[in-house]
Formats: sequence, structure tokens, C-alpha cells
Amino acid sequence: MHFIRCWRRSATVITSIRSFAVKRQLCSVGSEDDTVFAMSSGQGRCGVAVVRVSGPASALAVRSLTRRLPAARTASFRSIIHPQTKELLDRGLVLWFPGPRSFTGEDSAEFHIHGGPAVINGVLQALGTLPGLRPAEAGEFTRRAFFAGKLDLTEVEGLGDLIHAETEAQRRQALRQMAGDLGRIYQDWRERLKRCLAHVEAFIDFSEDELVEDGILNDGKPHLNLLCPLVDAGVCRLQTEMGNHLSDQRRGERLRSGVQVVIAGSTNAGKSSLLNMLTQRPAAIVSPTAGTTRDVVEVPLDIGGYPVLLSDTAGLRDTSDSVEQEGVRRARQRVEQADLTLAVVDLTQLPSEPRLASVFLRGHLRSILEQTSDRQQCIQILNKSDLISTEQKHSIRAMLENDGDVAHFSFLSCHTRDGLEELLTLLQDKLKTLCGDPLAGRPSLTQTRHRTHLQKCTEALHQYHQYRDVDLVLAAEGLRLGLSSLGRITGRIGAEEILDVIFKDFCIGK
Ligand SMILES: Nc1nc2c(ncn2[C@@H]2O[C@H](COP(=O)(O)OP(=O)(O)OP(=O)(O)O)[C@@H](O)[C@H]2O)c(=O)[nH]1
Ligand SMILES: [K+]
Ligand SMILES: [Mg+2]
Repeated sequence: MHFIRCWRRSATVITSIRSFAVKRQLCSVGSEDDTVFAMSSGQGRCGVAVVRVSGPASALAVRSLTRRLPAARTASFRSIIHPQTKELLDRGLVLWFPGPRSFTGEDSAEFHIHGGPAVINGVLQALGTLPGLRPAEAGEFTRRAFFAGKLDLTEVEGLGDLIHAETEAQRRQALRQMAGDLGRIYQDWRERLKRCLAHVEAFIDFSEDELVEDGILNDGKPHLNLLCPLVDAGVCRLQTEMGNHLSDQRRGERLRSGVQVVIAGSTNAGKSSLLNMLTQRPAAIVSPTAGTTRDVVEVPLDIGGYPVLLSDTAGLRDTSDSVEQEGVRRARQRVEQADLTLAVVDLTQLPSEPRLASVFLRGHLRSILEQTSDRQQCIQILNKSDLISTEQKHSIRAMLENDGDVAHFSFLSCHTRDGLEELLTLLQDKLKTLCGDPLAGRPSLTQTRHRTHLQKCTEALHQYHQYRDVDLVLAAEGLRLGLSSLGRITGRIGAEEILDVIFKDFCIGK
């Protein structure tokens, strides 16, 4: 059975980024020596809410609200009392995690309380009355874990992705990244590059006399490979590995952000009917009038665990209507940016003669894909199969199977749902190819941020090769730049400037 559902709950990213940026500025007066607290479970009424505390005054907080400190890392059932009024706020579980063996590396505690708003507000308000305690900023617990060396930046990003993961494949990829699989690759490259740089620097540090005496220096030009034959090989190997990692057709990034699947074709082919059938709701207007759809209608879907952004578009035709022209322009733009195009054809428009039908289909596909030449990224959907005879269907199928040019096709009826299972199987296979298996092989690159730094690193390594025979100091500088770019991925270097960007996606309490 195929599994389809909506995977993206809301689209309020822009406002949340803005409000987060403002909050950061306001709160940046807070120091890391403060003890912070926040509700870490979701907003709204719930059975159990978790309030987290982290920082040096955590023990004070537990003692003030529950009288004594429980045994470390063991749940203890306690009365939770307001430290000033002595009023009973709730009864719940208290956990005490003395640093450094805690998520943040600091002394921390958790109160598992009843999830009603009055209880939660009572406990948060009580914590706020204690000296040295203040409400946490978004992502502050994770930020502290990062500064305590508990997580590197790729693991922090993995954690952020895990919180936002809405499909199975996204969850698998995020979990793997959070466990440090990706970070370990970058760390290993960094260590190896560091060794290469150390060799070159040692070479530079030798005095000229020593080198001349040892016959290493010829014509006043040092020959690096006489002293460290491993450096060249090491740098080349790194370049190959990074090149492979970079040329992964954006599989990991696509899985993280959703695969762009676009429905396109002539007017009245049944594009909106297909969108509605896949989304299982009337997301787009369907009517017998050609040119019904004008705007792009986009719906997030989970197809077999893969995140898809499915778009219905205006039917492609020449028209004098300026609004429809704009719709066609947008449709073409979407097809250009698509990871996968579903080219919908109305079977009743197909000539009955097989050779002419073949020409018609090719022409139809060409008119949709125009600039994008990659046939592999397209599925031809032969719609309205309920309106043609079984014999006609057989002869079209035979014709297409003999035509090497049509890569993938699927017969479908949006009215009888005939062919839906077949289409979904085909779709799922395509998505698997486009996103890869997040658990198989080496982990994929998941973020543009990593790609940018890695590209900079490979450019810097190129500088090494360029200068190694001419100017060793410049060659070494290439390695140093490469090292610094790699360090930026895991957060060894320049973390402060990118932390805000990463934590924008975190919620308060994480
Ligand atoms: N018999 C039959 N009719 C279909 C099928 N799919 C769609 N239709 C009909 O074809 C007409 C056009 O369907 P739409 O889904 O609006 O087609 P569209 O491609 O979105 O059209 P535009 O937005 O105008 O480009 C409607 O009357 C649908 O009911 C099908 O599989 N079988
Ligand atoms: K229509
Ligand atoms: Mg439509």
C-alpha cells in the first residue's frame, strides 16, 4: 500500500525568522553564565509538559521547588512548590543531571508536570523568581551543548532537521547526521589536511642551508616532493573524495527540503484532476473549460516516506489572454526548476495510427520539456484511459515499449483511479533515485552551507597545486585556507557568525 499524506504543516517561516532575529538582539545581553529555563515540550494543552533548566543555578532551582536534590539521572516523584508563596503548584517527576554528563554539559534539570497552561505558567513563573534564572532563548540549550563540545555544527543541524523532519526518509537522514556520521567525514578530512599542512610547514621552516646541504634545494627552488612525497598524494585523494561528495546530484539537500514535482501538459489533459487525486482533496479547480488553472497550486505530500512539493500548473497553449499568458510563463518556469515532471496527455487527443501517435507524444513531451533535455526526470502520464478501448490501450502500450525515446509512462484514469498504483510505484522509484537511501553508503551532503564551504576548500586545494613548485608559502596558504573552510562546516572556526543562522530554525526549549 502506498503512503501519501501532507508533510508540511505550516509555511510561517518568514515571520518566525524575523521574530527570532529580533528576539536574539534583545536577549543577547544574557550571558552563558545565566541559568536558563523553558518549556521543552510542544505548545498547547497536553498530558505531560517538560520544563527544562540548565546552568549553574539548576541545583538551586530543584531544591527551591522540590526541597531536595534527587539522585542523579533518576526520575523522582515530587511535590512542586512555589519558592516564595509555598503554594503547591503540581506533583510530577523531577530529573537532575549534574554536569558535565548532561545534554548541555552544564548542571541541568527537568520537571515533568501536568500539561495545563496554569500549571506550566505557575512553574515557569516560580523559576523566574529565583536569582540568576532567566527564560531561555530559541535554541539556547543546544547552543550551550555546542559550546560545551557535546555536538559539532553538523550535529546541531541534524538535531534541527530531526525536530522538523516530517517524513520517514527525512527522519532517517537527520538522525544519521545528528549521530555525527556527516561530521566525522568532515573531521577526518580536516585531520588529514592538517597533516599535509604540517609537512609543508616543516619544510618551509628548514633553513635554506640545511636544504642545500641535503641536496633538496635545486636552483634556489625547493622541490616539495623530495621531502614529502605523501603531501601531493594526500591532497589529491582529498580532492577526489570531496569531488565525489559534492557531485551527488543534491540528493541529501533534496531530501531535506522536498522534491519539486511539477504536473504539466496541454489544457484539459486532467492535470488538476491528477493533483486532486494524489492529494486526496479538491486542492485545485477542475472543469471542462480549457485554461481553468492559471496560478501554480503547490501541495506538500509525503509519498512513501519521501517529501514532495507537488505543483499543478496552467495548461500550455498559445493564448491572447494576458492572465493565462502569465500562467503559462509560470508553468514553464516551474518545469525548468523541477526535479521531476509529470507530463499529462489526454489519450483521446492521440491519433489512432501508432506512428502518428508516437510523433504526437514526442512533440507533446518536447513542448513541455523545452529547455530541460533530461528525459529521465519525466514521467509521461497517459490520462483518461477510461475513454479509450482496451485494444487501443494495448496498441499504444506496445508502440511506447518499442520506442526507446519515451523513458517512463503510465496509463491513468483520474475518473476510475485505474493505474494509480502503477503510477505511485513509478513515482516512488523516481523519488528513491532522486533522494537516495539516507541509510545506505556514505551520508550525503545535506545543506547549501556545507556545499559552499566544501567548494571553497577544493578551490583552496587547487591553489596548493598551482603554487607548490613556485612558492611554497603560497602553496601552504592554500592548505591553510582549505583547513579553515572545513573547520567552518563543523564549527571549529567562525562558529559565532553562523550560529544565529542555524538556530533560527530552533524552538524555545531546544
Ligand atoms: N473521462 C475522464 N475525464 C477526465 C479525466 N481526468 C480529467 N477529466 C476531465 O477532464 C476535464 C479537465 O480536467 P482538469 O483536471 O480541469 O484538466 P486540467 O489539465 O487541469 O485543465 P486546465 O487547468 O484547464 O489546463 C474535466 O472535465 C475532468 O473531469 C479522466 O481520467 N477521465
Ligand atoms: K480544465
Ligand atoms: Mg487545471
